[in-house]
Amino acid sequence: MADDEEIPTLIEGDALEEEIESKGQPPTVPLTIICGFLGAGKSTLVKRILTERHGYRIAVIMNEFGDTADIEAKTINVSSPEDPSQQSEEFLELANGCLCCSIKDTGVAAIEKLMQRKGAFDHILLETTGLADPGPIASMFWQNEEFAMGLGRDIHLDGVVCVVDAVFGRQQMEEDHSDEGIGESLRQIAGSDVILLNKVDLVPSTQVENTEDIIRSINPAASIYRTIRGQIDLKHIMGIDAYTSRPLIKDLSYSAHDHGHGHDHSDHDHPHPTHYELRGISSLQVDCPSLSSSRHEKLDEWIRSVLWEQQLPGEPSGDGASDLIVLRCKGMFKTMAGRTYVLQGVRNLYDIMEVEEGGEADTGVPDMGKIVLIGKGLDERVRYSLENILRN
Ligand SMILES: Nc1nc2c(ncn2[C@@H]2O[C@H](COP(=O)(O)OP(=O)(O)OP(=O)(O)O)[C@@H](O)[C@H]2O)c(=O)[nH]1
Repeated sequence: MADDEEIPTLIEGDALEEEIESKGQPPTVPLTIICGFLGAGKSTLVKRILTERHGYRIAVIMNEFGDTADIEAKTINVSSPEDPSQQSEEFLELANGCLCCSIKDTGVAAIEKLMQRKGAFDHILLETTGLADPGPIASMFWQNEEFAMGLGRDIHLDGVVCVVDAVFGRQQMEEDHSDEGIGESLRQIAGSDVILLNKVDLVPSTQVENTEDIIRSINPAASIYRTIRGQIDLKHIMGIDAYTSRPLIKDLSYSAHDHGHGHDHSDHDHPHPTHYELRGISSLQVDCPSLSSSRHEKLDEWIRSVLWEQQLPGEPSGDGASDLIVLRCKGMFKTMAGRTYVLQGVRNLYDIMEVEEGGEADTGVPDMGKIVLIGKGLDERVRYSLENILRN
């Protein structure tokens, strides 16, 4: 760990009591979902985190499954901060090896069991299978009533990290087929907050840049880091608070192409269009001026219509409606009353939160806001409809 001080510190003893007093409730344990292409390096990353001496007690829920997709057990490892090589292990039998399908029951049960050891760890990593779509998994842990009433009292979704194979990533994305037009590798990139382009030791830098451009074209809002064997400063993947307002404002305040690649991209002259297409998946970025209260309400209605009905407001439902799918949305904007809001959405779940005035997140918010949608069917018709709501 290069810089321990930047990792959120473990809250214990007096600090914990102070936090409970100030917020009226105990802090929740952050949960990071790790997804990524088959063989991209997810387990290498997780194993490295579990054995690194970082001072944090991290629980990992690992989906160990072989070629037969026959899971024998789900392993929960809890690393010891004093001696990372000492890991206590618990095995929970899983009825179904596929976390994506089984998480609602067995996955949550696994975490519930884990939470009985609350205080035994500071962070949970959930490693999904190479074929998992992180969207449904993330929505299990965010803006979900059942979750809020239960596990949400103990844990919160910190972020979704995707490991992409620098050798085969491009090919995997280009060959990504599915009946609906968005296969798993594209869904993984679309639904992630941080992307690790791993195995960069095996390919020339031009190939790395090329793959990075494709990733950015699918998800311009994610941070991208190049890694070898998952070597990454943990502050970039843990404690990122991707579902609160602070990092969102930081990310969206950047120019479209400057997303923390760990190197300066500003001199590169490759084009950065704001609307991309790759096998039907695209992103759409729209600037958002300060909104009157009626426009604010209309934006909310527009988002409800698009996320819940897959339909642009005012357009008749018809054949084209199912073409519109939003996998992820993010945004920030100001109102004419001087308030700042952030938008967060995963599939059909979304939240528009007001940023605390004068708080940490309130600093550095530009007057011109931004709405970013990632999904399918986000064409000029959608742009026009959204701009119309925001401006006319
Ligand atoms: N050269 C090189 N090899 C790597 C790197 N990262 C991982 N590997 C190797 O790639 C192989 C696959 O890595 P894993 O960590 O098992 O990949 P995974 O994503 O967990 O794989 P699945 O669970 O099958 O999807 C292993 O043999 C790793 O040692 C890297 O950055 N460079």
